[in-house]
Amino acid sequence: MMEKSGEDSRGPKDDMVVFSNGCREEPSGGDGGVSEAESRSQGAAAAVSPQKFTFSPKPSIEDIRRMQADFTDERDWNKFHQPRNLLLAMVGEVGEVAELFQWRGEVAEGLPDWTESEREQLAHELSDVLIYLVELAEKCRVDLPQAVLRKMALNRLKYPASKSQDARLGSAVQQ
Ligand SMILES: Nc1ccn([C@H]2C[C@H](O)[C@@H](COP(=O)(O)OP(=O)(O)OP(=O)(O)O)O2)c(=O)n1
Repeated sequence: MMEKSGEDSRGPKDDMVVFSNGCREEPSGGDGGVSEAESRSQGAAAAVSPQKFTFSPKPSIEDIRRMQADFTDERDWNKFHQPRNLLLAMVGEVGEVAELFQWRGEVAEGLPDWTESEREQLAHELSDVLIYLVELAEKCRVDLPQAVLRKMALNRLKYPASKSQDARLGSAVQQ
């Protein structure tokens, strides 16, 4: 469910759509921090969905780690939550996400053909995956937010944007 924003000037902009869970969709071309080059490289997706999507800032990954740690402590389930069990539980939940997409053929960005109930089911299953992933990282002593920063830096080095643009130009010349 979503509603149009009617908040004051410090709230979301008039043309921003605010979902009941607090996340926001902005019309593309706004000040969402995506460069022109990035927008161009996302051209295919933008053609499908004219709106950008952003997450709510809270809860943070550390908030999720703490909430799940409280949940397991309260039930005395830590004895079951060793790394291998968490990995298997996470993979099981990935399977449940896959089941939701199974036999549907290609699914368009934004899931326009899905019912509210199907979207909520997907939100549940993706959350299960994230919860187990965060706890797995904790139990393996991986500081996930910092690890993501390091990995993204490596990704940028391995796949320079300039090379990618050259490749696109090259294939355009060949056609
Ligand atoms: N031993 C457990 C069992 C559950 N959970 C938490 C983490 C997950 O977010 C969620 C998983 O619950 P279920 O195993 O009941 O899985 P589903 O909610 O997907 O239910 P179902 O498999 O029946 O669809 O509950 C947990 O931390 N440790």
